[in-house]
Amino acid sequence: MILELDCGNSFIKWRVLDASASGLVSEGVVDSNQALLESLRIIKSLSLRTCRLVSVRTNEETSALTEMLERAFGIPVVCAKPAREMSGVRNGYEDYERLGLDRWLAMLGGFHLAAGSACLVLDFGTAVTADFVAADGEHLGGFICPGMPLMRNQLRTHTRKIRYGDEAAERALSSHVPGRTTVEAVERGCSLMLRGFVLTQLELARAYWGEQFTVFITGGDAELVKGVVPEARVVPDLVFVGLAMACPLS
Ligand SMILES: Nc1ncnc2c1ncn2[C@@H]1O[C@H](COP(=O)(O)OP(=O)(O)OP(=O)(O)O)[C@@H](O)[C@H]1O
Ligand SMILES: CC(C)(CO)[C@@H](O)C(=O)NCCC(=O)O
Ligand SMILES: [K+]
Repeated sequence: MILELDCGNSFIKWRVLDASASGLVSEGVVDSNQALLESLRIIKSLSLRTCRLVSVRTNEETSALTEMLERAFGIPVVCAKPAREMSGVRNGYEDYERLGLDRWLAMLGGFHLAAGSACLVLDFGTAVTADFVAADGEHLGGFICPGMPLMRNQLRTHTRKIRYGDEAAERALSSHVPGRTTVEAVERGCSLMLRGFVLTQLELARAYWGEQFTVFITGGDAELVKGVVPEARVVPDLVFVGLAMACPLS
């Protein structure tokens, strides 16, 4: 079995694939290394052979995780590395090593799934990112802005009277009419900012490519925005698609 990890800033997304890397054995989202171990230990007849991961965390944090997994399961752990070019995609950053690896893998996955068409890749995690890949594989660059968790927490932290719980937040997002409570006003306001961001990215993609492009949406908050791009392909595991390409099993 193969363990795959996407280590973001807030959560670790994990999944276990069967030996042939074709079937899903189990998957989950955890908020710490310890929680990851606990989730894995309760899987019946787990027999890991290897692990591949992508991390946007510090080298120290990533090493701590890697060592923990090597110790706990006695398996090799392979980390995705930055590259100037891979699978037909050319990294567009001035300094290619600075581009977030989650963005890079999502682009590789998107370009592969789009079978050579231009792609707009949108990721809604702690941060929100947009990346543009032309039909010839050239990465034109992208955008980074705060995601839903950061926007709402900034409001909560920097105002005195914005306070509400997670359940109220979830209920508030059942509609986007102007809010009549604080929680509705904030949750709908931030959600509309994300939707506005998506529409702006679409305009830019149309300016580059007309209608000849594929939109990919991924990340934990993809559901919040998918309604504004009915034609988009919502691919929750897009980073994992790219991870398999960047770290093939030897
Ligand atoms: N099962 C889930 N577990 C945790 N968060 C989830 C889940 N489903 C949706 N979310 C939402 O997804 C968002 C986090 O997204 P995601 O897990 O893609 O990113 P991240 O790992 O926190 O950060 P990033 O990858 O941008 O560094 C949060 O706003 C959270 O509310
Ligand atoms: C932007 C995030 C936080 C999105 O997860 C990640 O890709 C990252 O830390 N990137 C490094 C900075 C950059 O991509 O320019
Ligand atoms: K991510």
